[in-house]
Amino acid sequence: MKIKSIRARVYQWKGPTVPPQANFCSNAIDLVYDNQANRHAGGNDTMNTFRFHEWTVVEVETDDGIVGLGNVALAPRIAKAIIDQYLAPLVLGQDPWDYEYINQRMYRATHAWGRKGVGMAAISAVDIAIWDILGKAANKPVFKLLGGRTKEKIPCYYSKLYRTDLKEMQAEAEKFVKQGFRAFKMRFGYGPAHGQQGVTENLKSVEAVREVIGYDNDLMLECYMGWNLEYAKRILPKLEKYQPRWLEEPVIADDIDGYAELNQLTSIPISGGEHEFSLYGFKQLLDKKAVSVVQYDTNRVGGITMAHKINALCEAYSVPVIPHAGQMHNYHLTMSSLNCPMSEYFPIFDVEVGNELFYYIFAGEPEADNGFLQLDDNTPGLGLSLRTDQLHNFEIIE
Ligand SMILES: O=C(O)[C@H](O)[C@H](O)[C@@H](O)CO
Ligand SMILES: [Mg+2]
Repeated sequence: MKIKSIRARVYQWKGPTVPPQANFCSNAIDLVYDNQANRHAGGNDTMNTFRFHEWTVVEVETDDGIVGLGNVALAPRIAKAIIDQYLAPLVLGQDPWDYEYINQRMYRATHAWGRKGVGMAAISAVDIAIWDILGKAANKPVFKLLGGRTKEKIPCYYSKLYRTDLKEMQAEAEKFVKQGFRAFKMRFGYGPAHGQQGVTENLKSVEAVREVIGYDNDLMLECYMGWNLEYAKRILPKLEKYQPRWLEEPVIADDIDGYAELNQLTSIPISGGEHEFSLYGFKQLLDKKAVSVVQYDTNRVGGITMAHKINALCEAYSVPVIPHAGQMHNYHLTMSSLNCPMSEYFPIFDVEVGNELFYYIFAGEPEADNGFLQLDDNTPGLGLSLRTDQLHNFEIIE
């Protein structure tokens, strides 16, 4: 079996979106004076830099007609250009079973500029598509090729609860407690730029959500890199009484020493990794005890080939892996690793941040049932296909 063609297309969402709201989620650009994101929306839209309203879909086809699907959401148009110009020539004509060789080829050929960020994300999409091919060729789900089923079903946590009116947040949490979720991730709306008033607002939001979900359910707290070390050190001790399962990405991804300091500071475990790349990036986080939960995303770190190695590495450090974002490429790895206790789950909503866009592109993504996800033992590959009924909402860049 040989790889015959590679097609990368950008799916740009043109359908309806939920309008942006102020202080919806802290993020890295919040610390920059008069940031571009704010100017775009007359001072309100602090989320401009992290919307995922376009996505690159990669189809890798073999000479015997098997098509594997992969995808990448980081800088999708640049990822497409990288795939078309740099990766396709390295992969065409190769046997997909040589996935380790192909992965190394892509990683090393682009190493001068590609080792972190969009270069790795582009590699990831191709690698994921190759694993989809392998599953289809072997007539097995990908998780069976990675070691098989380690759980009857995958527990998942509800991931939305952006900062809005506190009553609205409570109603949202209540609705999904009733749907059987036992773990919830909420977002902070405020950071260092908002002073002590913002600290009070942040604490009030945690209290409001805890009031609804109680202490028999897990609560995760997301900063999306919108704080700095000094601010995080001030607020962390005040958050302890709410017993969060973890506090996520308090500072920018490059401040590894900051993570390490915060991870030792209180009883609250610090999580991160959705903006880290490659086996070496994670070894650095683990060696420094910077995170207590690793949250790689398979479509960023270098694909399933690389994520499988990161799983093994984290297992040896006894640090659990709970990948970022859900999606099939992550679920198959979580199903096949005992060190992955649960999955993140984006509920299916109207398009807002864009976290939910993959549901509009692919058919086959599992829906949570009573707080659990299931993968089918009899569906080969990743179990995804491209939806045609939503195409009118997309512009496709070939
Ligand atoms: O952990 C997450 O789910 C991410 O940080 C989200 O993708 C991001 O959009 C913030 O909501
Ligand atoms: Mg996150």
